Amino acid sequence: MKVVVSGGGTGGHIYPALSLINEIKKQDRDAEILYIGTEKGLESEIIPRENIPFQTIHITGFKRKLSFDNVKTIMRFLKGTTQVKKMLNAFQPDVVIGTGGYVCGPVVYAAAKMGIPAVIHEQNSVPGLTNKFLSRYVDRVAICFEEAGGFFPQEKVIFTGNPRASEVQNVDRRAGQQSLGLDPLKKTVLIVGGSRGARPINDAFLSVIEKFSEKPYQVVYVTGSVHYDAVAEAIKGKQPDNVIIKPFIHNMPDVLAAVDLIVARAGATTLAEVTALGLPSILIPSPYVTNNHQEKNARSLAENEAALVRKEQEMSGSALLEDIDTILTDETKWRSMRDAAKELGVPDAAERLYRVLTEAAR
Ligand SMILES: CC(=O)N[C@H]1[C@@H](OP(=O)(O)OP(=O)(O)OC[C@H]2O[C@@H](n3ccc(=O)[nH]c3=O)[C@H](O)[C@@H]2O)O[C@H](CO)[C@@H](O)[C@@H]1O
Repeated sequence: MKVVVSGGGTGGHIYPALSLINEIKKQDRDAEILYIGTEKGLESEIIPRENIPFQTIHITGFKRKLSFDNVKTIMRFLKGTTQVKKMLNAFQPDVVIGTGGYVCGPVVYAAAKMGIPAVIHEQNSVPGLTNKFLSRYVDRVAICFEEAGGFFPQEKVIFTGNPRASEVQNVDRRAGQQSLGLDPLKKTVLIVGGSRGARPINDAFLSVIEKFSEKPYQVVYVTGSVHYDAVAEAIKGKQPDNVIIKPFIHNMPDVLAAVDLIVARAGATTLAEVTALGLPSILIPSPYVTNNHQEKNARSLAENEAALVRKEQEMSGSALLEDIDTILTDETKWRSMRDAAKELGVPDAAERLYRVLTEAAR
């Protein structure tokens, strides 16, 4: 099978695409893949690292407000579509899949217009503009939250879950511990602000960093690549021995297997990982996203008592510290959160999405 995969901007759209590609290769050794992204998105760093053929187009997202930029965006969309048609003509795929982000717009649209079977994968409980637009043209819309189904043509919707859930399964805890130099006898909390980092979480963390030295657990703190230098400068001379700071983690499945608690934004892909693993979490949804969708994502875990949800406006370093202590020192609470999270996981999501692709390709 020849598959064109597109998804871009942030890790939340790219890692599910990568997990799907791994599943395709597992099921079909002769499969050929072409990834279409943008130069500016994180995909231009992540995809070539994996030796996946990668081509780019130039495209920007729509502004929700009326603006002249939108006229330029439409021009780029049309130009992008023409560019993609040439790529598709040369590659001759059996099916095209978009996993979100505005780069998918011209890629999936061009495929549908050329009569190539097309699928989109929506990770969130509330879809973005691009996927709502594309749903009119594609053959199938794969979703991860039942609530998302209502936004799309009913006959096209199929629940698959997020393929990244499959990728984090059955990973050896020791690989993650060794990659970060963790003490295997201590519990570990991972603090991460989404694939691009989050300054408010960095600030809260920095305000209490010295207090971690008294704790019986260890901390892995991921700043986000753009914030790393500022954080490293701010902690000079006061970084406790049990706190490890990283700009970005490239082997997240290994690291997730090695941790006992995660403090994170509520991006849909992180939540798919957390539930597939049964990992207790403290979620601080980003209030800066479309339709406040991260809070809705997080709510589905909180309702099941799988996660504590804290609003960014109400979060402080000391409250964060107290939440971490509560979960890591109370074994009964930790276990009940773990079990509740696991109940929500869809560990076979990659295989389900692969099946949707092969059926569409036929
Ligand atoms: C600002 C924005 O629009 N955010 C969206 C983006 O989130 P964003 O990409 O930030 O967050 P997600 O939680 O969805 O995905 C992050 C992914 O990156 C990985 N990771 C993260 C940090 C790191 O150091 N290493 C690493 O590998 C995580 O394990 C995960 O696989 O896409 C999500 C899925 O559509 C949406 O829910 C989010 O609202």
